[in-house]
Amino acid sequence: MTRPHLKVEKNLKIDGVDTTELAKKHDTPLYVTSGDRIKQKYRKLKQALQNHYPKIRLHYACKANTNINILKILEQEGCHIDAVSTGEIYSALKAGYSPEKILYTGTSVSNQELKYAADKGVMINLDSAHEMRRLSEITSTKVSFRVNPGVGAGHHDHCITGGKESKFGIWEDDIIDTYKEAIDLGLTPIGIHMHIGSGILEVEKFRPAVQKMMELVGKITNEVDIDLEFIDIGGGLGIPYKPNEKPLNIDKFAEMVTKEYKKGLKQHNLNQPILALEPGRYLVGDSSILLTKVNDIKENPFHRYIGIDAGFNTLQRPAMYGSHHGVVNASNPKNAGNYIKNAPKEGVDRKAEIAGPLCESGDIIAQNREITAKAGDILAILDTGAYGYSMASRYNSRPLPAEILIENGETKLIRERETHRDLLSKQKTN
Ligand SMILES: Cc1ncc(COP(=O)(O)O)c(C=O)c1O
Ligand SMILES: N[C@@H](CCCC[NH3+])C(=O)O
Repeated sequence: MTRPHLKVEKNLKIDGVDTTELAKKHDTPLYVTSGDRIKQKYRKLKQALQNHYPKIRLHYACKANTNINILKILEQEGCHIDAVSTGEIYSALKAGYSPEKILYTGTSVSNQELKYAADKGVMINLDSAHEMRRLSEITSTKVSFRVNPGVGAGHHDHCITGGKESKFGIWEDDIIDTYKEAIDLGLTPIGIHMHIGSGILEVEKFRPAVQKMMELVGKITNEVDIDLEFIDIGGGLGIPYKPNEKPLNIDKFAEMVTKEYKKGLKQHNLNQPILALEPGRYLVGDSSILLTKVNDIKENPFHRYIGIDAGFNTLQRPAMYGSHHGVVNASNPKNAGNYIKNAPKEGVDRKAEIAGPLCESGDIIAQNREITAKAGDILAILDTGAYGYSMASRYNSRPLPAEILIENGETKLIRERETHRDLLSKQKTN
């Protein structure tokens, strides 16, 4: 269990702050994030990699959580950014990242978007030869290429981004010709990139991809005659969501990746390019909880339902991927022991389905859970820092929730709750 910022006393606390008090003060649904936990994760990963290789660069994949306050925390730590859209470039610049620290990796992007990225001076990582040709008509600049290394992995089919079925990147067999053409077009290739998928918990799943990457780097250096400044092996580092899942062993991960990397450098007689990684989920996933109120309880011969005020409008992952998130009754955490260290672990008379407020049968946040609750209790949905708020919507005309950040012992509101008025804000009402 890797949630040291969560403790059970009388109620559930996050970094020492009573979650039920937060819910009372700010209402629910409410995302609450531990900034200190994000810093811990960043430092741990960076150090683990630097123990083996000095030139490490971490790009936070900010699609996981784009709140500007979280971007700022990682900027202060010295982190770089992986941006996937012009909106993410805009937010990262506003958060204080200098353009050189932003790597823009789009897919199916327009010329307008390419021009925006070029004008802002961020590094552009190209997803296809066609995109390269379109960029070369806009500007001559430094670029890198996303390669599909032929292998992928991930917690769900939708989250596998390498291999034959993936839409991303340039197929490995075409990569040499693409680098050659880039030079002919007046572009300056300085890097290579891959990202094989998301939510990977086994070190060995990354090995074939890193090996393939180093083989390609060798070919590019020899056949195209360029020295790459950086090699970016993407993100994908998973976190455990289920009680029986083991965390990715970061020290072993760092040891394996740097070993294969250095082996490749030596084999192909290369200098010391920067080794870049793009973690999203690993940095922010377990830093947040989503607080939600119990509205309604009902039973039928088949199920007990605990009806809460957060649905897949607030947290999409269970409905979209069948993802598991731990749920703890923050007001009465007597069954929290599966998820939080040293917490009590009492049995229940009947397991429950935790259901959201949307008019959709698939709006179930958690199934078959050992949890008891009564109306008015506050539940905490765990590990919602990555792809939680960033994938939330206003479906069923439910305004987006508020967000709280706790950092250095200070609690602050970092996003106001939307109101009904916000639902109409861009609509023509007359
Ligand atoms: C290009 C790129 N880099 C990094 C990531 C981060 O993924 P994760 O949150 O799994 O680390 C993603 C998302 O899958 C991505 O598309
Ligand atoms: N949205 C996915 C991760 C996708 C990462 C982006 N390619 C999730 O919640 O697990």
